Amino acid sequence: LKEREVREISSYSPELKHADLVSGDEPNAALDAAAVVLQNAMSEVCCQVGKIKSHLGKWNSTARYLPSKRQLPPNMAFIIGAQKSGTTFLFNELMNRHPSIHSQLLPRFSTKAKAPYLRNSKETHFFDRVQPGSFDEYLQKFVIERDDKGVYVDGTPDYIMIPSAACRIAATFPKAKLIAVLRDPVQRALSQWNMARHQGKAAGKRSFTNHVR
Ligand SMILES: Nc1ncnc2c1ncn2[C@@H]1O[C@H](COP(=O)(O)OS(=O)(=O)O)[C@@H](OP(=O)(O)O)[C@H]1O
Repeated sequence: LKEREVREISSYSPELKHADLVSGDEPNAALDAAAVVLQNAMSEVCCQVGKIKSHLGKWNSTARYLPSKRQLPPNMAFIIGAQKSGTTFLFNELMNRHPSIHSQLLPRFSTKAKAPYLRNSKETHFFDRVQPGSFDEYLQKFVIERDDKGVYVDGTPDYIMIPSAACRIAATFPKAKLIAVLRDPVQRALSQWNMARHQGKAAGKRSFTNHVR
């Protein structure tokens, strides 16, 4: 095997040592090993493609996803997570600081304001729910005034952990920008547990140590 091929095969399979590939006892041992690695890689790819097809099948039937006459927002961006990593701060900064960044707008009712007013809405949960509702409705909540140069943001942190959400987003907005905010995993888990505690959820009733165990 050439050095480049050895490097490539090793990168797919860390357990296949570089030395095994360059100096197998049998002349064909390295090639046999490489064939096994490639076969495994292919079956993994087929498995993933199968999963994606199955997710999309469900998506097409549950979302009533029909190509809409309304044009899709030209520039779509998703803050896909992670939960408790500062996604709300980022979303608010984007909304408050840039006139051409938009989100869904939903009516808000408050005792102080005399009439309901529209507010930016961060989490749509459209792509992670089994019954997501109508796609036209999803778009309508975004497109109040068409801004072709604008960027439309859906900031649902659950998307990062739900594979079907990734498949659905890719199928609907193949050119979307994805923004992932990451945080030290222990601090992130602690923050999530704290939230569960304040919300009175079962996860928050255990101690943090028991919860992560
Ligand atoms: N600018 C900045 N830098 C670092 N960390 C920040 C920032 N803004 C918010 N936070 C902290 O992020 C936690 C909330 O994250 P999210 O907004 O993503 O939460 S959520 O998933 O939408 O519920 C929450 O963490 P905890 O306070 O540890 O719970 C926030 O304090």
